[in-house]
Amino acid sequence: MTERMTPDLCVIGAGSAGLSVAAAARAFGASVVLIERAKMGGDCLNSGCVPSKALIAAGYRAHAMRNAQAYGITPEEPRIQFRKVHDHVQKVIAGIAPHDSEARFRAMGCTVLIGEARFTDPRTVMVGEAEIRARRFVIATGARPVVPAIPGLDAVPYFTSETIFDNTRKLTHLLIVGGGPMGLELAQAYRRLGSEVTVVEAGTPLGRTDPELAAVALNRLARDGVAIRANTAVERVIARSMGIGVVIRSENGEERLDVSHILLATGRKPNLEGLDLQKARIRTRKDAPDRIVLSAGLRTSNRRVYAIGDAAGGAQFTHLASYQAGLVIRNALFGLPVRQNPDIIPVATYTDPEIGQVGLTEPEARKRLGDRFRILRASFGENDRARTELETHGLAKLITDRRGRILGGSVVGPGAGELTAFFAFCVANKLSARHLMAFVAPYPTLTEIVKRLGTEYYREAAQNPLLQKIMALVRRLP
Ligand SMILES: Cc1cc2nc3c(=O)[nH]c(=O)nc-3n(C[C@H](O)[C@H](O)[C@H](O)COP(=O)(O)OP(=O)(O)OC[C@H]3O[C@@H](n4cnc5c(N)ncnc54)[C@H](O)[C@@H]3O)c2cc1C
Ligand SMILES: NC(=O)c1ccc[n+]([C@@H]2O[C@H](COP(=O)([O-])OP(=O)(O)OC[C@H]3O[C@@H](n4cnc5c(N)ncnc54)[C@H](O)[C@@H]3O)[C@@H](O)[C@H]2O)c1
Repeated sequence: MTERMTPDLCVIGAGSAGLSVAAAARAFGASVVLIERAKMGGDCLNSGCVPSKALIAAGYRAHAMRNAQAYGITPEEPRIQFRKVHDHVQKVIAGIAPHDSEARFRAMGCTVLIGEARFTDPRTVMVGEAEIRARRFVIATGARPVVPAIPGLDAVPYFTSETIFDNTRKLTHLLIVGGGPMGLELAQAYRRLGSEVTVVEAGTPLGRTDPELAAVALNRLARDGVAIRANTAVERVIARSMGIGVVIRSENGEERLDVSHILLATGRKPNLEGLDLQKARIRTRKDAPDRIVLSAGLRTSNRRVYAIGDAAGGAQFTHLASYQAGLVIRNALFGLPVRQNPDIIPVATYTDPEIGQVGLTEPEARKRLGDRFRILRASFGENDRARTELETHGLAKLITDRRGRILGGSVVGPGAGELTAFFAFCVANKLSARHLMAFVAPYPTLTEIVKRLGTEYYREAAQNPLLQKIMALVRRLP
């Protein structure tokens, strides 16, 4: 028998995006139906951020054992028990899972339905026998791995982000197709855990990163022994009784690789199939049918329906999903006008060294502002904490307008992700370089690099003729 529900909000998908909306809506007392077809917690918890960072942590420990010499400790080749590495990753997931669980969301007062949601008309979603006519709907269905059309790929086994964290064995030679954040984070982790790793990237590795910063991380990956083939296509894959043959092509011609396993890290596309969007009069883009047409306030062409997170078709980050959830809550529950501001969304890539960016990067500033901006730079080579850790490779860059307002911050080096949070705070609050001199950083911390950027700003300002005149006047005072 059909069960009818009429909540304030119906959220489709219980990943980072859906869970954030549902929890916030319940905190304000709105009634919520939350629908999930697979695992609560979605990609981030089960096959994205959490397992990848846990694997990176294991790789880091192995790397530290091999490279202890400089600290006066006899280095040792670690014995990698890959099943136990797998267990560590799964334990971390299991430890966080209760936070995203059905039980927790039911206890909050959400009605949680397990099943596949689809629209039947502009106001109605069905899940099995349940019919939900909500005041507002949120599509938070995430994305799934893109499988490129490589001849022969369908005849060999391959990993994607959805399966790689189930692996319990050391992989002899892992070919990673795609040199974006996923490909390179996992390349370094697998290399440090004892695999030979080759990354084949069709364009530029870390192509969305300021090249000056990317080069620092890519050099380290190369030093770790990750082979990165840029501007190279995978032409075809050949199934063999032992291993997999791979034909790649670059400007140097064709080459053959013998690998044991393949991981696809070639991007992710929104999960929209099966939602019956046309029945809800939700339009998708003509040039990109897997992209929903969205307003700056994340509304679809059906004003009752929003789309957020990876399903929204823009950048794919958990913190972006949470930010978008906040915007939807303000608009859907309080009727406030909202507009996404991409300039305040940070990006961090967890290679070693990490890379972080927020707001304008140097290449973007050149494109948008010509020469109407300033770059302040500081190197980790001048940071005492980085020196004590022997982690001096890296730099931070701050982009300001001519009056010192901070428009962007980029950093590669130890703790870059954490430092990017600091820059994100500055950009979101429209702070200027003078604010960097108005706080005291504990010594010795990596954050002191921020003070160094502030000093840079004033070093140039100190040459200002007016300031020099004032100093001359003050000198004459008794
Ligand atoms: C390897 C990897 C590492 C990553 N690392 C980071 C990182 O370090 N930092 C970061 O910010 N981001 C990272 N990301 C990206 C991040 O995981 C995603 O941006 C984030 O999880 C998106 O959340 P979401 O809620 O939009 O989608 P998801 O988490 O995918 O959730 C969508 C949910 O909707 C469900 N669903 C889909 N269709 C339906 C339907 N019709 N009915 C019911 N349920 C449905 C799905 O089962 C899923 O559970 C990483 C991604 C990968 C792959
Ligand atoms: N630290 C983080 O925040 C983090 C980490 C991992 C993943 N993610 C997110 O998850 C999503 C997926 O990550 P990703 O790295 O797979 O996606 P991506 O789109 O960032 O990178 C994919 C890369 O694969 C390359 N590529 C595509 N097809 C190819 C082919 N046939 N042969 C060779 N190269 C090919 C592209 O040129 C690109 O560089 C991204 O949106 C990313 O933002 C985030």
